[in-house]
Amino acid sequence: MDQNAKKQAVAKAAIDYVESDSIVGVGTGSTVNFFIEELGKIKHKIEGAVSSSEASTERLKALGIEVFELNEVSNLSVYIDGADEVTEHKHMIKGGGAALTREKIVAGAATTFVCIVDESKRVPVLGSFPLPVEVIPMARSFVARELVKLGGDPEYRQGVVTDNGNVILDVHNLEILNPRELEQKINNIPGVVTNGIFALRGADIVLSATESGVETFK
Ligand SMILES: O=C[C@H](O)[C@H](O)[C@H](O)COP(=O)(O)O
Repeated sequence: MDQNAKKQAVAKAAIDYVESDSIVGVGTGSTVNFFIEELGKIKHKIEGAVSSSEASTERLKALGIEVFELNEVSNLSVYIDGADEVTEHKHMIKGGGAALTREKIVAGAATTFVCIVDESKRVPVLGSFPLPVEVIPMARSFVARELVKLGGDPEYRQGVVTDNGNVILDVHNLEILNPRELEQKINNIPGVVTNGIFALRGADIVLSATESGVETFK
């Protein structure tokens, strides 16, 4: 089974967590793109979606799924999104597609976060995947120096502007042994919008596609 087949399998499995007549929180990325396809097949059963990126919004709308602003919605039962890395504690690194800030906001507004990955994303410790940090453009060099003080090796993601008009620093060589602490520390640097550690609000359920089927971690 290739990686795309695994992404498709886990996307199908995530449909079980979508409640009838609800508004679904939708993440961003190649795994979620398969989920959006699956959601299109049951669109008559849901009220619509809240999206975490312009890219996902476009895909949802193209399938005829109504997209609501988060400000219009008081109750989001589930948020479904991929990850770049996920641990057994359901802590994640996200933001490989630069959508981390809106993802963290929509995830924070949802009762249940279901993380959908293929098994290649599962790691014992976060940090092999360079940690994305969204930064206000004028603060880029200052934030980079502060990240070096924390032991990282930040690299400016050339040519990328986030949906919020900001830039991304990818921080290499971090071994993230205490993700909750580091998430807070990086978020406290002036000029940082958010960072891609999702540990203070991790996933509630991880669905992981393997050769032999989709495993569920709660
Ligand atoms: O900014 C992008 C998101 O955090 C994605 O959820 C993450 O990068 C995983 O994407 P993919 O499913 O394409 O590996």
